[in-house]
Amino acid sequence: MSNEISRNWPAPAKLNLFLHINGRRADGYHELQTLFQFIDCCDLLDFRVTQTPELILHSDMSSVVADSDNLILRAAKSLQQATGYPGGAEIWLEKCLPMGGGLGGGSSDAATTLVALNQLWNTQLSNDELATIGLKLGADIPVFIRGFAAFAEGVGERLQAVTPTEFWYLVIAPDAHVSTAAVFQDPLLPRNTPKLGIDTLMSQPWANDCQDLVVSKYPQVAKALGWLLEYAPSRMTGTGACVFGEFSSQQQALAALAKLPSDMQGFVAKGMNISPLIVRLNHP
Ligand SMILES: C[C@](O)(CO)[C@H](O)COP(=O)(O)OP(=O)(O)OC[C@H]1O[C@@H](n2ccc(N)nc2=O)[C@H](O)[C@@H]1O
Ligand SMILES: Nc1ncnc2c1ncn2[C@@H]1O[C@H](COP(=O)(O)OP(=O)(O)OP(=O)(O)O)[C@@H](O)[C@H]1O
Repeated sequence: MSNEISRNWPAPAKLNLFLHINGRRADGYHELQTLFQFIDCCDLLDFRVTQTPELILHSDMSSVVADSDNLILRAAKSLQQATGYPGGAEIWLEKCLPMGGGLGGGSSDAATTLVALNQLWNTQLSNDELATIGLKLGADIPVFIRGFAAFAEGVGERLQAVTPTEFWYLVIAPDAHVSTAAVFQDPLLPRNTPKLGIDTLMSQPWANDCQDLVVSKYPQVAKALGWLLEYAPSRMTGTGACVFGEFSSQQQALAALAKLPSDMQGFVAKGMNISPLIVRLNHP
């Protein structure tokens, strides 16, 4: 067995180009209709396969998230348990994505871990099997495993490939941590958007049902979105706090970024209908 480190596995962020909440299930989870697209802004993971079963994570995250809660180690453990693989792994994480921002970084780290270790351990699970394992850890993990831009229903696990325009985005990460669970528990969250067919949804103006609630509770999100709307059609992703504006060229997005007030953090990224993870898997 090779002792080499397999480097630079990307875990990209996602944007919810629209997000509708259609109802609440008996288990408390919400029925959604949402459109996922990846962006070329990624965490990076390295892996070394070990003969012994320990799973070790090297990152600067351990002061923020305990190892036992880290989705990377939970994903690796789930794959060990599902396959009976006797070895383990040492994993290095370079965390670039803002946490708890609606960009899905934790879910993407977990998906990249499942896809990479399935290849490096040669455990040969199908994408369907990996997505089933992933879904138990988080509603957004299946889309990152499949790696194509998708219209999603259910809690986000029923996916249909789509090819929305790959805009350039200016993403602003307000200095606020918005808890996904708290947004979904809020009595003021609208939960009754009618379910619509994919053709109608793709052609009508896009919106996020969580946005008004989050904007009303977090002045930093309101400020970022208000600023961005002066430059481009803009919305919130997921349950926030990040907001994004869409531009038809990199130059236009960078020109807006150059004007960003110094008390806000932002970056420019390209929309991608095929995830950088799939590109890496097919062209190591
Ligand atoms: C809102 C989205 O970001 C859209 O992409 C995701 O659906 C959230 O996905 P996630 O962060 O992976 O969420 P999870 O870790 O599965 O769930 C966090 C919490 O959000 C709530 N939750 C999440 C997804 C969903 N469809 N309904 C929910 O009610 C649940 O209270 C859950 O305890
Ligand atoms: N590897 C990880 N990276 C980031 N967060 C992690 C990780 N493992 C566990 N977490 C936990 O998951 C929470 C959500 O992280 P994440 O960055 O995915 O949020 P998000 O961008 O709001 O995602 P979503 O859009 O799926 O709600 C974090 O606040 C953290 O407590």
